[in-house]
Amino acid sequence: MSWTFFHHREKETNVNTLRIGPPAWGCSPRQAHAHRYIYEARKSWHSRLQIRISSLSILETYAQMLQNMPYVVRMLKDMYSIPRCFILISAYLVVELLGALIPAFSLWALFASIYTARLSHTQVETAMETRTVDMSVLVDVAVVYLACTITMRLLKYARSRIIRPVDTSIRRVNTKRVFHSLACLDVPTHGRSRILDLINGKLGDSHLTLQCEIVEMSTNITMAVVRLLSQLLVLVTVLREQQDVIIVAILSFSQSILSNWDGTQTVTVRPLVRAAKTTNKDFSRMKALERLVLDHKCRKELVAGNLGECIAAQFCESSRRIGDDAVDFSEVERIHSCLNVVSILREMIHTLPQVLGIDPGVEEADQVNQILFALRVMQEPMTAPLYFVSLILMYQASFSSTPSSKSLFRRHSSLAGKISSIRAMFELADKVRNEIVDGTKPFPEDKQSLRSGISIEFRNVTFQYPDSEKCAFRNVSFKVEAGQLCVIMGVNGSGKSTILKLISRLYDPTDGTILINDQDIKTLKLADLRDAMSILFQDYSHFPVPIRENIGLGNPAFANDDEKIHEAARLGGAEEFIDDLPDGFDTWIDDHVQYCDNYYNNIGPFMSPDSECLDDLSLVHRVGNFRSNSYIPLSGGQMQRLAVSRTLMRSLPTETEPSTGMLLFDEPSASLDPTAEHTLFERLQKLRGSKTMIFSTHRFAKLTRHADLILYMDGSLQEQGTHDELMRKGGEYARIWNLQAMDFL
Ligand SMILES: Nc1ncnc2c1ncn2[C@@H]1O[C@H](COP(=O)(O)OP(=O)(O)OP(=O)(O)O)[C@@H](O)[C@H]1O
Repeated sequence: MSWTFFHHREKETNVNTLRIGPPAWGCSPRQAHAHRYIYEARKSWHSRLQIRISSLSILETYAQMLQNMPYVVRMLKDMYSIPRCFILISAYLVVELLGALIPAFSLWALFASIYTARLSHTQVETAMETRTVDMSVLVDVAVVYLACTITMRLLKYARSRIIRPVDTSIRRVNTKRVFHSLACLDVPTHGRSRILDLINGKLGDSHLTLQCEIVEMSTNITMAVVRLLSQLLVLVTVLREQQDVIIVAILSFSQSILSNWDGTQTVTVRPLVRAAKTTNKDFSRMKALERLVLDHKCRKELVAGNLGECIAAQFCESSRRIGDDAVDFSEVERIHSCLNVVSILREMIHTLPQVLGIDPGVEEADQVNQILFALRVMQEPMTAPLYFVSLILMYQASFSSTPSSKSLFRRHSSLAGKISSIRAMFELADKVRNEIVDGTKPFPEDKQSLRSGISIEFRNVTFQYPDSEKCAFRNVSFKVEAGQLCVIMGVNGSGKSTILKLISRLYDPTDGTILINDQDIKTLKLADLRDAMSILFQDYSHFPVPIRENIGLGNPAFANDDEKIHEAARLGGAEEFIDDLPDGFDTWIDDHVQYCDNYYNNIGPFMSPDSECLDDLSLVHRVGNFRSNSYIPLSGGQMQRLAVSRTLMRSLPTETEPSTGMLLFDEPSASLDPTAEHTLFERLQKLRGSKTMIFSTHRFAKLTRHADLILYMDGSLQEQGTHDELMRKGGEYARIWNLQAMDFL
């Protein structure tokens, strides 16, 4: 099995192609037709951005952390209840502790090799006169350094291997908790800005679960302190005879900690695209379902189609089947980089000369230290080489591993952000309640009654969208009897689509009552109500899954029934063009980029990102030699046929039960050619039988003649009646009809 993973930096020529990745991203050449490309793009800030961090922000960060502590305790309790989690986290902490002590050990070992090779005055004199170097000391130093570097890498690798099973287990718990909650949110709740913020910061793009990130970040901060103290301890122990070196040590470390921070933080984010090929259907599906529950555009279909539970179950099943291979880009990259020989060598080539004193990093020595060095050389010339080496090592220690106040604050603020997110996650699972409250009455009591349709009545209904300043319509009343054909028409923005959204209870009326079969719609069980109707929205969305599933999800009960999917495609006029596609019903209809906003969320309170996105994937395709053979962009009309097919999937008759009692279509033929439109209306009439049908459409010539009720909307409901009645009245409907008829002639 071979696999490819690469990341590409825009506006840079270096493109790395790495052969890494778990089997989940496997790509067998024989299965070339089943490739699926997964992309991730990080937004960019093309210039360096300075963020001013006030002392109030610092205090706020700590206050925020303190406030959210109960959620951290809850998180730890949760983690403790996951089998093996406690042992693995303990192992992780041990590995981290070892990693934090290694720099101190390395420092001690380096000093030891230098001091054991302490030369007599005559030997030093000779060495200085002949300018020879004791090679054995250099070799000792290099060996110690190499051993420490390799050990650090191995520990880093061990760390990522240990954290991964913990992360996977937690991810499953999160999935149950968060994915399910998200999948079942209704439209107004999903659209609330707080939920959207939460969604943006959480599900999509982090390499680790929030819980693991919090453990990792807090361990990092603690270990930074351990590293600092252990190195100071070594310096004090080894250099206790050299008082002035200790003073320099303290100065250097504190200078490094305080590192002239002016209260600003500079952030540069380079655009980044990662891409991978995969043939693993479960992995592709998980990614697609994640996008589906996050995307507000798909929410209407998800809610009206009763798909929440079904999508959550599918996600859990895919996640279970993939098991530990369900990793993201960053994690693969991270694991790979630990044992990457090239990067180890690069690191050593960069720092070894400084350790060996070939490149002493003199530019980093400040004036105080230079003066101290000069004084020491004047007092005791023979100790100069040793003293010089001590200074270099100390500088190495202080500059390489002392966390600066800036980075400490950054780490704390990231940690505070993550802790807030964990709070939000718990709140999402526990407290976020759908705004549309479920009813308790089963609907209908007798399923067979659906065969003769459903009646709908609006009584003085007024509706205003959440966050909107004006009403979509006011005081609308009408009644559609069971089995009738109703056509809603009227001027743009008069509220036609909104009426259909209220019937499927995507929203509740601001005022007034809606009756379904003479019962208040709010008393009926939501799942039953939505099961009893098929609805096509004007602003429909497709799901980021293959065509087969896009249609199949129209009726989750038959989502795997190929025969029914083909029948729905035929009725919706989509079968022919789907069969012509190279991948047929397996064609994906999106080529999606996942944007990573996570980086911003860590520093959210201080900035508002105003950045460009990388939309053009052709470069990624070219560089990665990706041929997008399973993704084909469809035309507007083809998209609409697909949407109609998905809607009809729910209305297909079954042997035992009538499927739905009502069909709602909002401009179903807006993008269709005249022949396709004609055929669609013929098919819909046949399929309808004696069910209730409501159309919102401007293309009404044929339909309205046969309609039992026409609602003419103009700012609100202005006229209602049959075609003949409205024509007799001679109002706006009659005027438009005549205009259309003239056009037609
Ligand atoms: N999600 C929304 N949030 C806020 N306002 C909305 C939303 N959707 C629609 N509106 C507003 O509600 C009013 C009615 O919109 P609706 O889409 O029902 O009109 P329509 O009659 O179907 O229009 P068209 O003929 O253009 O399809 C419009 O003024 C519109 O701006």
